[in-house]
Amino acid sequence: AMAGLVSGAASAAAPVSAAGKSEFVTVKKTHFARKGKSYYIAGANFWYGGYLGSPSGVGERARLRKELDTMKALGINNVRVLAVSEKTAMTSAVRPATTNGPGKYDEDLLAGLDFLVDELGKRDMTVVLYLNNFWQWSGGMTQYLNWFEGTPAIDPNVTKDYDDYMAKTARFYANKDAQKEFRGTIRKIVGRVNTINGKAYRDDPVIMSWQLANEPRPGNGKASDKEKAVYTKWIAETAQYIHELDKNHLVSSGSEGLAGSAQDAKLFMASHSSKHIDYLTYHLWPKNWGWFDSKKPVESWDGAIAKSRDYLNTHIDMAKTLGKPIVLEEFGLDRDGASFDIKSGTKIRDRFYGEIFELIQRRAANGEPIAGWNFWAWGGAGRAANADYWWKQGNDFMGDPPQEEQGLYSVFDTDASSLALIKDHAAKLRLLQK
Ligand SMILES: O=C1NC[C@H](CO)[C@@H](O)[C@@H]1O
Repeated sequence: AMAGLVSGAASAAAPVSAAGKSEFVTVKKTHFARKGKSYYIAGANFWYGGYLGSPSGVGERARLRKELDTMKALGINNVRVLAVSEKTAMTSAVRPATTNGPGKYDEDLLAGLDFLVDELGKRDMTVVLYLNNFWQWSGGMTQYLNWFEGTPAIDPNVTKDYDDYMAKTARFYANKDAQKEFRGTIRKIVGRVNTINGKAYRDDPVIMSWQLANEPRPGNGKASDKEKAVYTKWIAETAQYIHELDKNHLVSSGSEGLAGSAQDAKLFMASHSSKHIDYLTYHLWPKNWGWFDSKKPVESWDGAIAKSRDYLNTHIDMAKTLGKPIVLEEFGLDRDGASFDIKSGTKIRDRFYGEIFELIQRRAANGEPIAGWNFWAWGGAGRAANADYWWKQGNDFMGDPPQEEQGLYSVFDTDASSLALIKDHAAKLRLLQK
């Protein structure tokens, strides 16, 4: 088998397993390979994993170890994690941040990422690291524009105007100073040497891929051809830049798919056809996108699940056309009665998860290019601290970032039916690895 042939370029430094098979996750046609076998992602979103790993301040290393043990026991083999945050005045953003201004990094927080990566290696788990955020909850692109445009970072929780937010935030891609700073941050993270185990990130197969950003969008739903061209160019050039720094790892965009491409299939295909984008990603948010009304779950279920199935299938078909693997790396639904309370039920969410797992399992078992899933998001032992369910500095981290109610989409360690479902389907995916 052509094991070890990494899309992009093979590397002399690529560690191989005893059987001489690349330890890195690689792409072979429309599938992932790892250690000589096909590899499927049964993953969790765990944006705050690096925060828990910090040696001081917000770090909770005992909790992190326990969360990873719990996930491992469920058969979760991959986590998707925020690698970089930017300090910002916005209330909806996480504090502290790994970056306190252009080129000013918080080494304690970055050491948290080192600890996470090392602990994942001990559990034979892999990680997808996203290097930026189109949304405001980690500072992200709007904070870069505050630094380099001098415009205020925009919090859509305050302005309540997402169209305005998306159009302005997309100016990040063409802002030369912002891109120069972003590339400096890319070099800092991709070129990092793990302070826990001394391994260079670029040579560590625990990292599965570098992701340009969380949910990068070309602008809002009315994005112009010019904005679409700028976005497409940014993806290709930034992905190429990462591959130039790191010959071992895969690169993905972090796109939601059509919902993150102004519903323009041509744009999604064009912006992901670059040879520097190794695999495709998509996200599925029936409630956020107005397909599911959590106040009218029975009336809105049929429409929501039909649109969800269509979304799932359409993107697998586009992956076939592009000849690349695709991962459903985010999906979620809220708790029964649209409650944030950990004591509320998860019947509807479990049914939704089950439908998704089954559709993906069926098409993956058919050898189609769907390479797995990451649910959004791991709440584990995290608990909401305030009656209004909003996050405040010092509160537990959980699956819901600060811009959303703490409990909205989190899967907690007490959500037994959800965990059982995840465990069952992780095991089914694992059977496909040969
Ligand atoms: O990346 C994301 N997608 C959807 C999540 C839930 O709304 C959100 O918290 C996050 O910004």
